[in-house]
Amino acid sequence: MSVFARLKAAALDDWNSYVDHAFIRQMEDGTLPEAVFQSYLVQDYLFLIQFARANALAIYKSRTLDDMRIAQTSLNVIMNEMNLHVRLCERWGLSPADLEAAPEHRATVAYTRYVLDCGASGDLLDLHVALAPCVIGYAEIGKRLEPALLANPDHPYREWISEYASDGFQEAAQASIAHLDRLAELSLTEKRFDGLTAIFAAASRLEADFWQMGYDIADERRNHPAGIKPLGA
Ligand SMILES: Cc1ncc(CO)c(N)n1
Repeated sequence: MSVFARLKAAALDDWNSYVDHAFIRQMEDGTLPEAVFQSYLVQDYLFLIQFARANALAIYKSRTLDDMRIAQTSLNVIMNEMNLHVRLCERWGLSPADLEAAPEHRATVAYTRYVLDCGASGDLLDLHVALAPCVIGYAEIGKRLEPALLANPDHPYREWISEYASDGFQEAAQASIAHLDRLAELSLTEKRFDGLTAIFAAASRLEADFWQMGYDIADERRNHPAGIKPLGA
């Protein structure tokens, strides 16, 4: 059993609150309100900027070139992934500069800074466990939602789903799973497993909160249209 499979089994409720969130179900059947998706996607751009930093931290925390290359590849995947956000946001009239200028929502701050702190205070295994729900979870979601594209040729979230179902993204997730096993061989003891599970569970819950944030921002904007909240706030 892979370390990832063990972590997932040990934190299954938290994991499911993330990959089986209402946001994902509504995305799958195409009923997710566009305002919710837009609010999410702007924050996700800000999230990816911080995740790029977390992968850069993984390079810094690496003692071997192999570990550095793995983190470098993840950094490239993130930089590529941001093209999706730029392309989709362009259609709403939002430039990359607009996105970068949007204020970070507290759910974005909570998740990204939590992961960065796991890396700052822990070792490379702690950091990769904190990063694991990100790539591996989105790959799982992409695969699960892919059949919905066949069922509906006009699926409103085709590009998003295709990105995460793509071979490139799936391979990145497989590489993360394999890398966790290699790191664990070197430094995972049974004593450490509970602590790693706590990190994995917390990151999974923060992912669930991230979907929820899309609804919360859209609600706030609807209820306070004249409010001072700028886009993405
Ligand atoms: C919040 C979040 N988690 C994971 C991914 C996948 O990279 C993403 N784009 N955003």
